[in-house]
Amino acid sequence: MTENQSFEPDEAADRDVAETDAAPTDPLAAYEGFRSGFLCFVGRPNAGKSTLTNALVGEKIAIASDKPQTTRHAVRGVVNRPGAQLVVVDTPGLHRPRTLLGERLNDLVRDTWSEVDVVAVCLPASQRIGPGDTYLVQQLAELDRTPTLVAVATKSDLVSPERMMKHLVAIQQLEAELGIRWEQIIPVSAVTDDQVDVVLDEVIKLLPEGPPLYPDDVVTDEPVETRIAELIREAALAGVREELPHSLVVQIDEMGLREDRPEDKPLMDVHASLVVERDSQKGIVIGHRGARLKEVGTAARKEISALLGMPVHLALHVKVLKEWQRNPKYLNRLGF
Ligand SMILES: Nc1nc2c(ncn2[C@@H]2O[C@H](COP(=O)(O)OP(=O)(O)OP(=O)(O)O)[C@@H](O)[C@H]2O)c(=O)[nH]1
Repeated sequence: MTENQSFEPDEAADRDVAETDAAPTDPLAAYEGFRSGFLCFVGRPNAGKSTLTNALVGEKIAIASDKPQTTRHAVRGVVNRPGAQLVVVDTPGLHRPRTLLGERLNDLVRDTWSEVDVVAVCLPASQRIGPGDTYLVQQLAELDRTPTLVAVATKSDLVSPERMMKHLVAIQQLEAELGIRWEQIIPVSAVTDDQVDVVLDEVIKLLPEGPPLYPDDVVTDEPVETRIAELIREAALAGVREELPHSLVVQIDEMGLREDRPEDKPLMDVHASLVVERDSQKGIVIGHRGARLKEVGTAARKEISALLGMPVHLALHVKVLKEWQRNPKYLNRLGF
């Protein structure tokens, strides 16, 4: 290397420094100390994952229901705080697969786990820790890349302080039993909004440093059609019998602004199908002389109007796709 050659890069470096001084060119410099990343709640069915996600995000994004396994999509909610952005991913509960749908859902869960920064395991205080919970935590421990783990003792409003203490001790004992480490163990009630902010603060502390992942006005990146379908499904599941939740899926067939409306009085037309697996289920969804379907429509229309910020005309149809959960063609068509 000649002297001349070694001199050139230095000259270039000097010029860079001078330009940087004049006008900062590193867009990330503004985010020094900023934290951002992904959080996923896991837990047995009904552990309170969706309710906690909604409480954190502050807007209804994941549907909550008292029927197990109502969550089918990886719904993301974005929480913005000064100096931090947390993206919450909601997954279905992991369970023993009995159908092709079950297998695909389990794959989705594991994929999500290996991609997020923090996994918060929801362990409802109202129930003892059981084989279902230990199985889940074991699955997490066995992933190639174990995410940072936090334990959340959900539904704290349902138990006495004594019971909560015992629950927290049992949660701690899982560390030695399963060879894992909880970064935090936090009691919370999403229903009475007790300690939801603590969950948020503690999880944010565990995120890596980095700039925001989404613009700060985004609440969820779920397409609006998916959210509307979920609202309809939630309305249809309210108060129905055990067998239906797994068999019901909602498809948006068509959606658009009604033409010939004054600009300040828009109306959204939504045509949706409630898809079930059997004729008998069709009867349940429709109800006596259509009474039940009408109720579902009224309830869902209210929620969709709130979501879109305009009046909605909702037309619901009920379709039977025989045994759709076991049929790859139907699963693909329904987006699974
Ligand atoms: N009392 C009380 N009930 C809760 C709390 N969180 C959730 N629940 C109730 O528990 C039930 C299940 O809650 P979800 O949030 O749907 O549970 P999940 O874990 O998302 O359920 P899956 O989608 O089946 O996996 C619902 O009836 C909720 O209202 C809580 O903090 N306190």
